[in-house]
Amino acid sequence: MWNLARVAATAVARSSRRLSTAIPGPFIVHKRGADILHDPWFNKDTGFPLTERDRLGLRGLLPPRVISFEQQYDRFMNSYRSLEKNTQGQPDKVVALAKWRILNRLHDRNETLYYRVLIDNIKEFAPIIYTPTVGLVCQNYSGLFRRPRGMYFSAKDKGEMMSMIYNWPAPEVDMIVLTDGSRILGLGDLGVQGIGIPIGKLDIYVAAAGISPQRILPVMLDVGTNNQKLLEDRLYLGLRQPRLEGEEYLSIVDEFMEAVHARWPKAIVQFEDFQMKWAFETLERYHKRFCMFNDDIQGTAGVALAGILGSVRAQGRPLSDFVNQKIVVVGAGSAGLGVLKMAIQAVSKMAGCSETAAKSQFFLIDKDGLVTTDRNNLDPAAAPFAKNPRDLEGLTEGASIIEVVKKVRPHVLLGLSGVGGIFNEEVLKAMKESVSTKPAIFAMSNPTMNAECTAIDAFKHAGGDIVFGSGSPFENVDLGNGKVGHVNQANNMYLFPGIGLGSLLSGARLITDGMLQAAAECLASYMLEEDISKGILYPSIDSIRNVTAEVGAAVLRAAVEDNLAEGHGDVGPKELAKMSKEETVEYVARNMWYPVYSPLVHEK
Ligand SMILES: NC(=O)c1ccc[n+]([C@@H]2O[C@H](COP(=O)([O-])OP(=O)(O)OC[C@H]3O[C@@H](n4cnc5c(N)ncnc54)[C@H](O)[C@@H]3O)[C@@H](O)[C@H]2O)c1
Ligand SMILES: O=C(O)C[C@H](O)C(=O)O
Ligand SMILES: [Mg+2]
Repeated sequence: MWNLARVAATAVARSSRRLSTAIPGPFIVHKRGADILHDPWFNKDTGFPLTERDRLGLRGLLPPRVISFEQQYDRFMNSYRSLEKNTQGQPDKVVALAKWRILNRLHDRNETLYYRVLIDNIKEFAPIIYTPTVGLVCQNYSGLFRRPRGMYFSAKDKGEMMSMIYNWPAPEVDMIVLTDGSRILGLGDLGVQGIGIPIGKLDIYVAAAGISPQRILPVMLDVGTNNQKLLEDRLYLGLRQPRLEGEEYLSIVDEFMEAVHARWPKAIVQFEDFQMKWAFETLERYHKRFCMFNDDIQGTAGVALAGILGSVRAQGRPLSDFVNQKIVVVGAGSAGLGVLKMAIQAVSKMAGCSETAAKSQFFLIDKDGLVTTDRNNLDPAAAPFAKNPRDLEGLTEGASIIEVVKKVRPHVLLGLSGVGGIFNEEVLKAMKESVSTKPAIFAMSNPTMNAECTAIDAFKHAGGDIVFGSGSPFENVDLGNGKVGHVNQANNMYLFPGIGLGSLLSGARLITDGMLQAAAECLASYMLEEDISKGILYPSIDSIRNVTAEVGAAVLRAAVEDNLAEGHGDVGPKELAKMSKEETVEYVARNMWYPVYSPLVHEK
C-alpha cells in the first residue's frame, strides 16, 4: 500500500467524468390509501399520477391537479428562498434552525423529493443537515422533536433487542450509523439527543453514496447521560440516569451488534461520536467479527492524511518529502490518535523505516500540553505517540502549543481538540516562522464554534501563503489584490460514504486497514496539480458523488486484493476481480440510488 505512483502528481481530472447511476424499477408497496400518503418512503404528495391514485386507493385524498416532480421541486426551492429572505437579519441560530425545520418537514413527508433537493444543492444544504447546524439541532433535540427517525435501544431494553430489531419496517438494511451520544462533535455528552448525528451522516450516505433511504438505519444506544443539565431538563427524551460503565455498558453494545447482525448479517455499522475510551474499545472488540468501522478514528485519519499529503504537494515538494514534514497534532482523542496512527504507518511504509523511526517527526499535544513519556498517568492510548524528553532539545513535558510551535516550526499544525479558538493570534503568528513555504493549518474540530481558529484569523495572522482546512465550512477569504485564501473542508464526509459503499458492494465481512488506506490514497490523489498549487486540497462538495464513486471503487478493489470480497447481489467475487479500475468506478456509480418517482405496485 501507500503507492506513491498512485498518489501521483498526475492525478486524472476525475471530477469532470460523467458517471451514470441506476434508475430504480417499480416499488412494491404493502399498503394503500392514506397509509401511503403518510409514508415518506413512498409518498409523492400531489405528484401521484391519476392512474396510480386509482390503483392505490388515493382518489379523492388529494387535490385533483397532478403536479410534476420538477414543479414540486421548484415550489420547495421557492419556499426555501422566501424563508431565507424573511429571516434576513435574524440571529444566525434562528435562521439555521428555521432552515433545518423546512428541510426536516420535507424529509418527514416525501423522501424522494427531499433527497433530490439535497443532492442537487448539497453544497448549500450540507451545512444545515450536517455540521454545523446538526450540532445545534442535537443541542435542542428534545424541544425540536416531532417525529421519531431511526431506532432507539436503551439500557432498559436489555434482553429484548433480538426481537426489537424486527420492529424496523424495512426488510433489508445495508448501512447503520450508531452513536451512544457521549461525544457529539465538540459539544460533549448530549445523551439521546445525539441521534441527530446518525441521521445527518446517513443523509450524506444517501446524497453522496446513493445508498437507498429504505436501506439505512440511524441508531441511538441510550445508556444514560452524565450531562447534568439534560438530566434536570423536564423535556429530556432519554433515560434519566448516569451512563452505564464497564461490562454493563459493553453488554448493551454487544447485544445490539448481535441482534442487528442476526437480522441483517451483512449490514455495515459505522460507529460515530463515541467518547474516546469506548470508541477504541468497541473498534478493537468488533472489527474482526463484524463489518464495522469507527468514522471518528478511521474516516478522519484518511481525510487528514490526504490533506497533509496535499499540503506537501502545495509546497511544490515531491510526495516522498512527507517523511520529512514536522507535524504537530493538537488533541489526543479518538480523532487525533487515529490520524497519528495512520500517518505514522504511511511514513514508515513510504520511507521503508520502522514505525518508531517514523514517529520522530510527529508531536502530540493534549489538554495538559505536549505529551511525553515523563507524563504521570500517561493515557495508554496516547503512550505510543509520547515523546522521549531526551529528543526534544529544550521542550519539556506539558509544553504549551505556542512553545511547541515556536520551537518545532512545524510544516503542519492540526487541531482535533474540540476547543474553539486555541489556535490564537500568537500561535497563528508563530506559524509564519514555519520551515515550510506553505504552512498548513487544519482547524478540524466541529461545529464552527469549536474550530481551533477561523479561516479569517488563520489567513490574517499566519499570512496568505498558508493552506487552510476546517472541519466545518467557512467562506473563502479575500486576501486583497484579487487573491483568495482557499478554505478546504477537512471533514470525514469525503471518505465515510465511499468506505461504506465500497465495503457493501464488495460483500466483505470485515473492513481492513488495507481498505481504509485505499480510501485515503484515492482521496489524496484526487486533486490536480493546478488546484493543489492554489491551496485546494479536496474536491468541491458539489462533486461528492463522483468522489464517493472513486473512493468506493478503491475500497472495493482493496477488498478484492485482500481476498475478502464475496460479491453483492448478482455480482460475484470473480466478476469483481475481473473489473478494471475504470469498470469498478462505473459499477459503483451504477449502484447508486437516485431519487425519481418510481411506479408503485400494490401487493397484499
Ligand atoms: N473534521 C473532521 O472530520 C472531524 C472528525 C472527527 C472529529 N472531529 C472533531 O474533533 C474534535 C475532537 O474529537 P475526538 O473524538 O478526538 O474527541 P476526544 O474528546 O476524544 O478528544 C479531545 C482531545 O482534545 C484534548 N484537548 C482538550 N482541551 C485541549 C486544549 N485546551 N489543548 C489541547 N488539547 C486539548 C483532550 O485532552 C483530548 O485529547 C471534536 O470537536 C470533533 O468534532 C472532526
Ligand atoms: O460530524 C462531522 O462533521 C465530523 C466528525 O465526525 C465529527 O465528529 O466532528
Ligand atoms: Mg463524528
